[in-house]
Amino acid sequence: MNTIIEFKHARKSYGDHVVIPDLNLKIEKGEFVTLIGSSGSGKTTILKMINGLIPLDAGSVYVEGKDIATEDLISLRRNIGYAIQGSGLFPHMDVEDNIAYVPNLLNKKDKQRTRKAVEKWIQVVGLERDLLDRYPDELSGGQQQRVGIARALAASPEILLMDEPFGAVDDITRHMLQDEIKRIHEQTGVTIVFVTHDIREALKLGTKVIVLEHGEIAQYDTPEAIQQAPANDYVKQLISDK
Ligand SMILES: Nc1ncnc2c1ncn2[C@@H]1O[C@H](COP(=O)(O)OP(=O)(O)OP(=O)(O)O)[C@@H](O)[C@H]1O
Repeated sequence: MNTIIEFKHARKSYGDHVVIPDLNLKIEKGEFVTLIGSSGSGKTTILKMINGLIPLDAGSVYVEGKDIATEDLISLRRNIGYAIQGSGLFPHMDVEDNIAYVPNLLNKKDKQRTRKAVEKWIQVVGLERDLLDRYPDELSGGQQQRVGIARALAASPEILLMDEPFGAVDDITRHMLQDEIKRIHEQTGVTIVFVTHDIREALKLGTKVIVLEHGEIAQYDTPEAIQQAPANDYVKQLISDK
């Protein structure tokens, strides 16, 4: 197996509140890892440690074998897509410019290439072409979320970080987006780390699921193994809510 993300003795506190005491974790290339745990257990903190948005107090995070503390964070982030709840779109840019943002930085002179990337990704996420010149506030929540995913993928990242991306949409849209992100993962082979509150979502999407309890890994396994043999009472309780 090919490790793409690794935490070694990673630690993070805010003042005297220790959020992540000592995290050791390996994520293999091509996995879809869902990260679940109660509110405040440290899920977002772990995600933001991967793209350097939250610096560690101690320990290291490696992406593709390189310690991110010694990497240029701008080029690191170009290789790591980031999609958050509510899409995080630039409100003053239309859909096309939002999706084209990173490809434009990368292919400065090659407008044609950027245009092709935009066309490809709107199709992949199931958006109509006639939405390209709308602004984010002229889209539904589900459409905004799709644009957010297209924007994150348009840079062709090796890794896609998703922080409760479907938290703000209705149930029907959420199920559609879940099916789409699963298909996109299968199609592209991108490594995904996906934070969720919803155990059904975690089990449906993940090739591996991490259950986090107070900043520590209670269990890290396939959805099948977690359901068959929950590691402790917390995991048992969580899957009984399914
Ligand atoms: N900038 C900050 N300053 C102080 N405390 C913080 C900061 N960011 C996060 N925390 C605290 O760290 C803990 C973990 O936060 P984190 O956002 O990682 O949790 P989470 O599992 O993603 O929670 P949720 O499911 O509610 O989004 C929480 O107790 C939170 O209040």
